[in-house]
Amino acid sequence: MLIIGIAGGTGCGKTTVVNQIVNELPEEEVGVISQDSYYNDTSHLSYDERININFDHPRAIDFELLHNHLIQLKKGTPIHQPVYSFVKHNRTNDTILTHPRKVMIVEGILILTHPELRELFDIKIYVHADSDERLIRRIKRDLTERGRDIEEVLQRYQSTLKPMHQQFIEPTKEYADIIIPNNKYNTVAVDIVRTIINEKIS
Ligand SMILES: Nc1ncnc2c1ncn2[C@@H]1O[C@H](COP(=O)(O)OP(=O)(O)O)[C@@H](O)[C@H]1O
Ligand SMILES: Nc1ccn([C@@H]2O[C@H](COP(=O)(O)O)[C@@H](O)[C@H]2O)c(=O)n1
Repeated sequence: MLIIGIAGGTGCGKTTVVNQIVNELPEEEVGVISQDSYYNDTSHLSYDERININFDHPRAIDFELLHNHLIQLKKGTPIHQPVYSFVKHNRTNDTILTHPRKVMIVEGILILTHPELRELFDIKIYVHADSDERLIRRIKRDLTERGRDIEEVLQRYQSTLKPMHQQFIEPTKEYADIIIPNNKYNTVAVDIVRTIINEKIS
C-alpha cells in the first residue's frame, strides 16, 4: 500500500486536488481519508460549547483513531471512517466503510504535525496558496457549504485560524517531499502525482 499525505492550510485546495487526482483513477485502486472525519467526538458538550472549540489546534483531532485506522488499512482490514458535520460541529452517528486500497490518500490541515502519522506516509505533499486567497475561498465555501455567516468566518479567522496556521500548519511545509503551488488550478502538479500513483497501481 502506498500512503500519500496531503496537507496545507484551510482553503488551499486540498480536497479539490484530491478529487482531481482520484477522478481519473480506477475507483477500486484508490481510497481517501479526510482528517476532518477525525475531529474529536464532542457529544458530551453543548452546541454553544462546541462552537468555541479551537478546530485548528492539533488537540482537536483524534489522531489516535486516525493512526489506528491507517494501521488497520495497511494490514488489509476495512475501517469505519467517522462522518463529521460542520453544521453541528460534531461527528454524526454515521460511518463510511472504507476498504484498503493500493493507494490511500490522507488529507487534512494538521496531518503533518503528528510524528507517527508522518512515519506512515510514503509521500508527503503540501498544497500552498497565499493566505488572502485561502481566506477568500474559505469565506465563499463556509457561507455556501458549511452553514456559516461572514461574522463567524472572520471571527474564527482572527481568533484561531490565522495564529494556528502560523504556529502549526505552515511549519510542516518543511516535511513535504512535494509542494504544490495552488493560487491557480495546477493541472501539471496533479498530473505528476497521478503519474506516480499510476506507476504504483499498474
Ligand atoms: N486553485 C484554485 N483556484 C480557485 N479556487 C479554488 C482552487 N482550489 C480550490 N478552490 C476552491 O476553494 C474552495 C476551498 O477548496 P478546498 O479544496 O475545499 O480546500 P481545502 O480542502 O484545502 O480546505 C472550494 O470552493 C474550491 O472550489
Ligand atoms: N466544526 C468545525 C470544524 C472545523 N472547522 C474548520 O475546518 C477547517 C479544516 O477543514 P478544511 O476542509 O478547510 O481543510 C479548519 O480550518 C477549521 O477551522 C470548522 O470551521 N468547524
